[in-house]
Amino acid sequence: MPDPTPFALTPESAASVRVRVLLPLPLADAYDYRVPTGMDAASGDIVLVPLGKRQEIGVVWDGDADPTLPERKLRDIIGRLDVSPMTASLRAFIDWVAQYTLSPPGAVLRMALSSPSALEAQPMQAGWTLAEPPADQRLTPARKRVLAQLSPGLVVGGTTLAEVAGVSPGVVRGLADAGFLRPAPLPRGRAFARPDPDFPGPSLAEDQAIAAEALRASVAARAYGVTLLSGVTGSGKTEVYFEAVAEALRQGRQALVLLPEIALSAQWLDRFRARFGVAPALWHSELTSRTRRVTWRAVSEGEAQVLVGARSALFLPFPDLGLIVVDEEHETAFKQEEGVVYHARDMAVVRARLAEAPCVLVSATPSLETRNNAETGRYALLDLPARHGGAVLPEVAVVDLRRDPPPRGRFLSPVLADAVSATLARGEQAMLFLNRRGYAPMTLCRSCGHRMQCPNCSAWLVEHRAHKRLQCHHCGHTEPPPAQCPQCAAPNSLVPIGPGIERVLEESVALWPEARVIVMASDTLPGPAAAAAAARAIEAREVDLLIGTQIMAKGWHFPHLTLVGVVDADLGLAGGDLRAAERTVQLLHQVAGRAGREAARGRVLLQSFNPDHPVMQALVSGNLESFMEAESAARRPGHWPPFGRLAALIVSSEEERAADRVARDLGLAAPAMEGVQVLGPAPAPLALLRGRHRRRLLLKARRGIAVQPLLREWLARVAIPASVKVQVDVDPVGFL
Ligand SMILES: Nc1ncnc2c1ncn2[C@@H]1O[C@H](COP(=O)(O)OP(=O)(O)OP(=O)(O)O)[C@@H](O)[C@H]1O
Ligand SMILES: [Zn+2]
Repeated sequence: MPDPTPFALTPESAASVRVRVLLPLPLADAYDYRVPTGMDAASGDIVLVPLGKRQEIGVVWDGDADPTLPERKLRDIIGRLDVSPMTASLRAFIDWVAQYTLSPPGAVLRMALSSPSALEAQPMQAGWTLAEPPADQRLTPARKRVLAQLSPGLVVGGTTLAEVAGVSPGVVRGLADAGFLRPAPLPRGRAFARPDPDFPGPSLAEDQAIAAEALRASVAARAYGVTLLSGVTGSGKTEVYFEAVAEALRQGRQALVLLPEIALSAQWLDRFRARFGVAPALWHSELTSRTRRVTWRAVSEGEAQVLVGARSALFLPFPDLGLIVVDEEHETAFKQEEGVVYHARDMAVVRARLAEAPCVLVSATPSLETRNNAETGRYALLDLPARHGGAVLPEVAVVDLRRDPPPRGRFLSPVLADAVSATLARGEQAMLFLNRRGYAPMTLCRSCGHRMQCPNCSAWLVEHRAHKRLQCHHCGHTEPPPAQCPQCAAPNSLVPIGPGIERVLEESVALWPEARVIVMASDTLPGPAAAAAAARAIEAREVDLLIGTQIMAKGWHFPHLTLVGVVDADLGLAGGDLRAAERTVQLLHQVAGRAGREAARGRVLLQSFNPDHPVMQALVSGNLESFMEAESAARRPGHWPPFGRLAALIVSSEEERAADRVARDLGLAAPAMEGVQVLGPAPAPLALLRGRHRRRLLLKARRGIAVQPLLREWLARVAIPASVKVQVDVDPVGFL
């Protein structure tokens, strides 16, 4: 870097060193700053800079500062922080995500600097070490004992030193005051123990070993590449990709494993410990700020070698990433819908490419996107066709609710209820699955037909009887159930419509009063500890009947669970969006996969009004392959993903007219070109959300057309007032 020349006469001609600094704020671009004389500032350095009257932490960014900017407009960098610089690959990733999602780069950077306290000077633990011995050598026996504990260079904490020498802490302090000891930083203990790749784990079956070897080789090659690891539920995919993690450890590199619901990963963590001897580092939204700080630092210093986390873990500062695994890659939980709208599975592939590391996508029910990439050879494919240890896949049958309806006001048909009774009688566990929290999804007035609706959203209020509240699942609004209809004032006329899991619980308690029941939903199991305790209780057979939502669907391995009953298999098909069928198959296949994972064969009963629906047929036959092929064939001609690209614009405003105006203007300014189609504007299915009126437009483009430039030009053609927000969602997953 050139030195600022001291001979420059005018500020304009001074060759001051200037750099671009990206700030973690939603600004359009990086800002230019001057590097003061005597300071080095290289790309990636984390620095403190003035911004207005404030100080901000930023990162020296790539690219040249504007040389024409007058000196007087430049401000000096205040200082450099004592943190490992951000790697070029993470910087490139941030730029990539920003440009792909049309987000300000600073908004993406913010996710990478997600633990501000980790960037500050870390509190130093002080200890004592030998100083130059002073001339005065007359020492008390106590003082001599203390000095005898220390050899040159050794640093020991004061309390420990006093303890081992058998003296009072005052003696140590006295020695320090007299100049015999000087303070020194204590060597910091490792925050995360080193996982042992050679810890004796389970020995792999033949097909597992073959897949594991292929993954190991891809890690050893230290090159980018994506592998889809598919295989039936319970085939041991986790054990297999652990071998890839082990290889990354042997290479001395870091591994990142993304799980869709990290707070529910108690069993996964147990298995990690069983394979590697210690727990991995964790990253999710429920960590304390102290743990976030320690973890962020440990990742940036390479000390946390294996990190398992939610999607935001992609933005951690790994200096030497050797592997990324995305488990349950088909999960929509990987899509972040707010702020920077991105899909963590897709971005994991990008992060791996920029880090020149392999990426492994894992699923028993891969998404159509990933399947397509495997079919066209962009991704390698490894498949485990059988369950581990001779366990067979469960037998799946549909309970035709038209023929075998539940009794009036009930939701479990006699066929399902009998199956549960028989399972419990055998001393095995059963699960009732319904992807709906609360007691009832709708409350209706019997006299006037009024439905209880959220004041802020176009959504029904869900009754949570246990809490005696009506609740909106979109904005969190709650109110007590009214005594009379707010519309017609008829007393006692409000009735619950449809089931939620609380209602299934009520019915179950009436049917099986002796059974020990556990309810598993995000609101009944808040946080990792509660989920872990529930899992232990189920493993220990302290539970007979499990009632749960989608948090029960994936990953769990309960050896004694042999019956899964799906209370409403049609539920996910109602929305009718692009992926409704695909998602329903994936979810229900995952749920079904919880049954019969060990000795006893599992059975799955799907309650449905549409037994002939292709989704039910696929689940019954177990032939997901042909279902996905049919699905794929249906999407191809219309250029729907994965055969074309989608991007959604969601226009929202507290003022309905403003939202409509901008939506209409966007509709009029829509790009017109071959291979591109714009649908809408139309009111979003959630036309009102958190008090904001929402309109949607959907851009569909043929594969090979880059949608970002189109979107940028399109947005630039329309004036968007401050009261209106236009959110861009590239590759939308949800259509609400
Ligand atoms: N080689 C092995 N030796 C011993 N146990 C194994 C082996 N392979 C798998 N298992 C055990 O079999 C069970 C199922 O394996 P695992 O959970 O990895 O399957 P999976 O394919 O990830 O399943 P799912 O897709 O349902 O999550 C686990 O309890 C696992 O520990
Ligand atoms: Zn609401």
